[in-house]
Amino acid sequence: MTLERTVAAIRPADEPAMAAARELQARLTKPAGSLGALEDLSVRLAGLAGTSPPPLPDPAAVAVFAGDHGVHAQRVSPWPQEVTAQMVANFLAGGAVVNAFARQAGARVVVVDVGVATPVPTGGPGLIEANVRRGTRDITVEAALTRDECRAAVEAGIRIAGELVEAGAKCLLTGDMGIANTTPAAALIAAFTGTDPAGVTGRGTGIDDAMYAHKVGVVAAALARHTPDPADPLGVLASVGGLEHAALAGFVLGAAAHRVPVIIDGVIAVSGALAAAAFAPDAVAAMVAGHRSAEPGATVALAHLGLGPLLDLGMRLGEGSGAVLALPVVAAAVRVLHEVATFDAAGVSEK
Ligand SMILES: Cc1cc2ncn([C@H]3O[C@H](COP(=O)(O)O)[C@@H](O)[C@H]3O)c2cc1C
Ligand SMILES: O=C(O)c1cccnc1
Repeated sequence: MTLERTVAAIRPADEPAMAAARELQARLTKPAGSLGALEDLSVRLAGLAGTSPPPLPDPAAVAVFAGDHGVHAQRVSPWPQEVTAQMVANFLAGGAVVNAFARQAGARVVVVDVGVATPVPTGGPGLIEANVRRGTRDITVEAALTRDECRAAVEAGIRIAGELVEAGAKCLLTGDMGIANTTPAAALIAAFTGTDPAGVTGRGTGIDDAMYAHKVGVVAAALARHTPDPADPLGVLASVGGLEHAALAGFVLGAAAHRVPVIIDGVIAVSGALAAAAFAPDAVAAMVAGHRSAEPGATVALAHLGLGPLLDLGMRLGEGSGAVLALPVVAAAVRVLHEVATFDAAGVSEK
């Protein structure tokens, strides 16, 4: 599906289904409101599905979008660029944190090469080849991507969401891998929320004070060079974003068009989610904030989207790790509506 057709397919949450879920929550054998954020989540998911109770988020699939970054040349990450491709191999071998968490939570992992610069293992199970170009251009010098390249990455994300839903997924989860990708994530969050670079730039994989100060300057320089217009999300992604950020935006839009929930991971994912919301404000109805990444930009972006994170564990990894950890919480929130007895049925007295 094209970007335009996908955006056109995204509809607001279904109010009658939300009302039905709220009314059911009130009749279940527990004090009203006692499940806190899980009650709100169950109502939102009913609104997304257009039915109460909404389907259980099972099976679930996490797509790890991998890409490289020209801005890596500006020394914004201590890690060599080839770690992106090496981690792709690690994901495919099942040896990364996201794989361990996915086995724990019962989610399938697919890995998408949307823009890795160095060779990745080909042909293995679980790898989706969608390489638009071998890494972006340096955003401090020129636009990361042409609009056509950017659209191709967004539409790859849309297509992969569609394929996973077609294969039966009832819940999608975002993952990312790309050395230096917290830099374009910060630039995207600054552009979409109008926040100063210093308020959205974090320490990524763990950088010292000198590299951090330099990184804030790099984000500021990219924004000053391109002056991205938040009303033109494709232009924002193309000028200061990245291939995995663009693909994640498309993945979120694809989930929303299919009315399937998408659990958002950390700062990379939420920067893509901001782009998705700029394309289609109603896409927010499909988003579940898995966790609050320790990266400051994640908190700024979640507030802009009006989403509260389910978990807050001080994590700052990416890969989809925080989204996968939140999956059992999402499943539990929905299971309540399916399985908890009403006061009437259980013969429990009301207050
Ligand atoms: C071994 C390793 C595994 C990772 N898994 C996720 N990331 C995370 O760190 C990178 C972003 O941080 P920065 O912008 O500071 O480079 C991304 O690849 C992200 O997914 C990793 C990073 C490393 C080094
Ligand atoms: O929040 C994230 O996704 C994140 C944070 C640090 C490094 N990589 C990813």
